[in-house]
Amino acid sequence: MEIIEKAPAKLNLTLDALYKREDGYHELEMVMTTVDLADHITLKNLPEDEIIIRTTSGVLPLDKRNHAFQAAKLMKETFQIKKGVEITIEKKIPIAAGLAGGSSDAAATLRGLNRLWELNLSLDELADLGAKVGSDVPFCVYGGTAFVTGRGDQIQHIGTMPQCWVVLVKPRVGVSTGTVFSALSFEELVHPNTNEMIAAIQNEDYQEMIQNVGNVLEHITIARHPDIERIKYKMLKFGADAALMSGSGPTVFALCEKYSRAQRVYNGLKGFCKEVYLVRTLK
Ligand SMILES: C[C@@](CO)(OP(=O)(O)O)[C@H](O)COP(=O)(O)OP(=O)(O)OC[C@H]1O[C@@H](n2ccc(N)nc2=O)[C@H](O)[C@@H]1O
Ligand SMILES: Nc1ncnc2c1ncn2[C@@H]1O[C@H](COP(=O)(O)OP(=O)(O)O)[C@@H](O)[C@H]1O
Repeated sequence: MEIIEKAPAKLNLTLDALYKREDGYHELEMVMTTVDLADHITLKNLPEDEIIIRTTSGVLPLDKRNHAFQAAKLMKETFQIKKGVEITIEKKIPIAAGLAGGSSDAAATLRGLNRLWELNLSLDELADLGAKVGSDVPFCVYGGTAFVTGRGDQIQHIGTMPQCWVVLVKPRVGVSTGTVFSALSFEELVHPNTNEMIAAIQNEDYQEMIQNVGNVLEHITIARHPDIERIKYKMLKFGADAALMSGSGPTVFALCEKYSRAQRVYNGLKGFCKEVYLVRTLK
């Protein structure tokens, strides 16, 4: 038997940090949503007790450093599964980009193994397991649009965000999430209005939504990679309704209600950056 799971990328419509916790993580408030740029995870049982990772990406680790490997190992250990599994990752989401590609692969592996091994676990149970792999995994287990708190492990679903087009631009730089968080200073923070964002989504108010995007990590990554600021400027100049960095970066996304605008932003940015994607939000 073969199981295929879609692993979509996430965007942070808002990302706020409240304080640094005693465990070293930051207490966050985020509004997150999934978009239709996705990896595909194929799972197959193996007779031997082993986890084999295959991937279309030339740069991903194939061992225990891979988040999908970690998810499979956790499932095997927790439920004492003696079978092995082959995990094939068809990689479409840019890596180390602020789009949670690795976390989404881990989440898809948890959902897929739940089916393959007939464990009958709920999404809530899979999300609890996912938190052991990474902060973004619980949200990725559910997908959709959610208000996410804690270190990323508390998820409240907030309905469907107003549908729109999304242009993603991934500059050619890698960003370490831990390094970005360690440069965060609470004195200088301009907090996004998370409540307004949640209300905008619940009221399906696109205009309110685009006015309330915000990310407290953006200025930190921009200070190291000024191209992010240039990309945002170009997106707005080409007609985007809003432009923001996702997560710890460096990917920048533009929101556009009209497809024609999104195409203009896409074409305008294509000349400036190699990795540009035109996608939709997911229901
Ligand atoms: C910033 C966010 C926002 O969605 O996304 P990305 O930029 O990674 O996509 C996430 O919180 C990232 O989640 P994830 O990438 O799973 O983080 P983890 O592996 O758990 O943590 C990596 C490092 O980030 C820091 N970290 C992460 C989450 C958090 N709430 N506080 C933190 O301080 C810690 O230094 C930690 O060692
Ligand atoms: N399946 C995976 N897909 C992507 N990255 C992975 C995966 N497994 C491990 N990683 C590692 O996780 C790190 C973060 O990658 P990723 O999840 O794509 O980015 P981000 O946390 O910025 O959203 C990278 O250094 C990458 O090598």
